[in-house]
Amino acid sequence: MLSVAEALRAVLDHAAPLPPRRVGLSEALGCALAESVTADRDLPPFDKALLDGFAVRSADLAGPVPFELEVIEEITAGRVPTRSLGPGQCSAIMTGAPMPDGADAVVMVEDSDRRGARVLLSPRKPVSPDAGRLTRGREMRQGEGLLSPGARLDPVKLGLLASVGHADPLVAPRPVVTIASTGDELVPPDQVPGPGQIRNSNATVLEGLVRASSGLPDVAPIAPDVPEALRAVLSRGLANDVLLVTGGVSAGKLDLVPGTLAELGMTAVFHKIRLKPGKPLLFGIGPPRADGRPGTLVFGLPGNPVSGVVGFLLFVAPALKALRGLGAEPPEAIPARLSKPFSHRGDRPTYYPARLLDRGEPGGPAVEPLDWAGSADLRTVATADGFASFEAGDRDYEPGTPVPFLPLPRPD
Ligand SMILES: Nc1nc2c(c(=O)[nH]1)N[C@H]1C(S)=C(S)[C@@H](COP(=O)(O)OP(=O)(O)OC[C@H]3O[C@@H](n4cnc5c(N)ncnc54)[C@H](O)[C@@H]3O)O[C@H]1N2
Ligand code: MOO
Repeated sequence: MLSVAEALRAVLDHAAPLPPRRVGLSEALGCALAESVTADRDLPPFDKALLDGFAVRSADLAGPVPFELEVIEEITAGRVPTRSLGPGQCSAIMTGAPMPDGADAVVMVEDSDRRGARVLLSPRKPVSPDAGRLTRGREMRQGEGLLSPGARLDPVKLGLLASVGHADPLVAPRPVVTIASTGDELVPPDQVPGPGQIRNSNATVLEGLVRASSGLPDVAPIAPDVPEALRAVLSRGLANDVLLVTGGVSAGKLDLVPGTLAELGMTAVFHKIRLKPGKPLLFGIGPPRADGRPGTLVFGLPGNPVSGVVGFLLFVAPALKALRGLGAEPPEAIPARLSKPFSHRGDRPTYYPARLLDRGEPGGPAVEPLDWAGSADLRTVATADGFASFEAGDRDYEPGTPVPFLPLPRPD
């Protein structure tokens, strides 16, 4: 059986960034840019007023205040000035409007007293050239490099793209992730389970985790333990970038998932990891897709709800990040220390639901392992902040012992 680190390496070896694609700006938030972007023009494209007021020749404003000038034009944003300023002249101007020829500064309207075609200006301090104006190209010059491949598109960078007319950036797209739940015992959350049945909670958990990883979830209908139904749902997933199947991967009589995936052309990379919870996790690569995209990353997550969560955090989340061109790295664990004694028994490294008690302590936050009933107990995990990890082997831990902590995503 592989260790967690070996299994993660195998997953990341197969998780190359998705082929880049052009998307609209509203779809590109959080994506990695896959091209260089340059300025299509000078910005601002003209010397522009930064104040509502009067565009002046600063040389006219020497000596005692007030300065009386002739107002020759009114220039609003979006209009183009038609007259140049001569000595003793000014133009009324609004913020964002192009400065008229001859003007080199703006005096704010609050410092003025308009008298019909004339104005008295009483600036509070000497008016130097450039006061109240932004010169052409001050923000960027045409052809100047703005963003490089790999830049993560946050709201401000998207605004920058908008301002240079780059409305369909080439990005590593969000992976489409099919979530397939299997098992005769499952009914949807809005139904009352019959004898022997339970509600499908895994699909909801996984859908949220996919969204928290910026993937696009495609939730398939529950597949009963019938080969044809399972085949239909798994085929649907093999058309997408990632397929998460929950349930049916261990040794039970109706654990049909690995065989059906193999029939559909998936190549298994590993099945079973030294890990608790989540031992029977299956990982494989689907057949090449019709449009030339690489084969689907297939994760057969164990049906037990907490096994699916841990499998997602340890393997699926890093894979989604790698597909999005954001680096192939292990999930980030927080160094923490135990708040109380803890006994670990077992031959598999264990991820144990735990709560963070404080966050700012030297040596890392204190973590409290919870009273947990094992991989079927999702309720306890709902009160956890994440998972404290313990090595394989029987050991009694003292309070204060350092333990890595794997956080659950907390959407804002
Ligand atoms: N003989 C063995 N038995 C088991 C082994 C083993 O190695 N040998 N491994 C155990 C471990 S560890 C796990 S974890 C489970 C995983 O089993 P499967 O992936 O085959 O999952 P199922 O048997 O289908 O379901 C397990 C459990 O989870 C419930 N479940 C399934 N799907 C959902 C869902 N969508 N929402 C909520 N709950 C779900 C299901 O009803 C079962 O209770 O196998 C052990 N057995
Ligand atoms: O490894 Mo299983 O996931 O303990 O329940």
